[in-house]
Amino acid sequence: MIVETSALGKRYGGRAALDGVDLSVPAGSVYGLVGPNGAGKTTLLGILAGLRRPTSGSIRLDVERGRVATLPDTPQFDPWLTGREVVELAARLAAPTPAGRVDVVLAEAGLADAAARRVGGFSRGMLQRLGLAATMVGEPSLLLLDEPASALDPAGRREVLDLIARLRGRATVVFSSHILADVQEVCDRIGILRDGRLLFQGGLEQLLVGRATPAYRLRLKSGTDAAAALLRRQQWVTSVRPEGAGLIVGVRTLDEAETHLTGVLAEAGTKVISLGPREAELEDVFLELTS
Ligand SMILES: Nc1ncnc2c1ncn2[C@@H]1O[C@H](COP(=O)(O)OP(=O)(O)OP(=O)(O)O)[C@@H](O)[C@H]1O
Repeated sequence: MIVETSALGKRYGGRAALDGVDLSVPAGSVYGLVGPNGAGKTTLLGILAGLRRPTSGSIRLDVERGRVATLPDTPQFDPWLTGREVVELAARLAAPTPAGRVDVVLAEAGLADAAARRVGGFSRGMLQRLGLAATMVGEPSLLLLDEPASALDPAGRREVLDLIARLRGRATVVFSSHILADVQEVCDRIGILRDGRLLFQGGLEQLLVGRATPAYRLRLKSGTDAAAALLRRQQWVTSVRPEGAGLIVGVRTLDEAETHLTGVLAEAGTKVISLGPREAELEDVFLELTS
């Protein structure tokens, strides 16, 4: 483990922001720290970065402090600097960096063409990617990224997530998000934080084991009511609920659904646009754990 905390606690005045957190981050992993606003993500990352002191418990980092880089949730840069100057400054503060490294990270962050522009005119997505470039330039072993994608539009999020995914194997990344889909996409391991407590930590599959019930998502053109009525009479169907013009059908096993579902839909005279196993159980489990 490159990061391990034991019974970590943090109080602000009388209020616990972190309570008994045992975090463990394997070296080389992309770890997603997910939880609603106020769960304690910023506090935890701040403690790992050495920017805040825990009230109790301990941290063990299996990496030199100088090889840890942090990106705050809203990186601020002097607006008159160019993109390149921001990354050059970061490079100067980091360990000695090889010649050309600044250009490499600017290109990786998709900012090669914008490097000579002043950052005052950068979009939010560009600023976030610039922050990542500045964080990556010293080739840190551990990157701590606070909500790097949360404030961005879908295209901006995509770019930042791709960038994080490309760091896999080159560095360990811990990033926080309140958007489950983001961590689901790029993380090997996730930690779910709520009210300062780590409710779950492990792989995504482990999160689903024993919690999620298999289900099918049907997108239908017509005949939804007839399909719902007929499906509710099937022994292998555990639940049927509408979703837009379609249905979410809980099933005893995916195997039974694969065998019988299309037959039932045909019998009901339903027009089908698409159907397939639903992957949103994760969202349900997450909501169940965090609300
Ligand atoms: N400096 C501080 N002083 C007092 N209370 C604080 C301070 N920083 C955080 N808190 C409180 O600690 C709790 C955890 O906050 P934190 O910012 O760590 O959560 P978060 O999960 O990062 O939330 P968000 O997603 O909204 O940034 C919150 O209740 C917050 O109000």
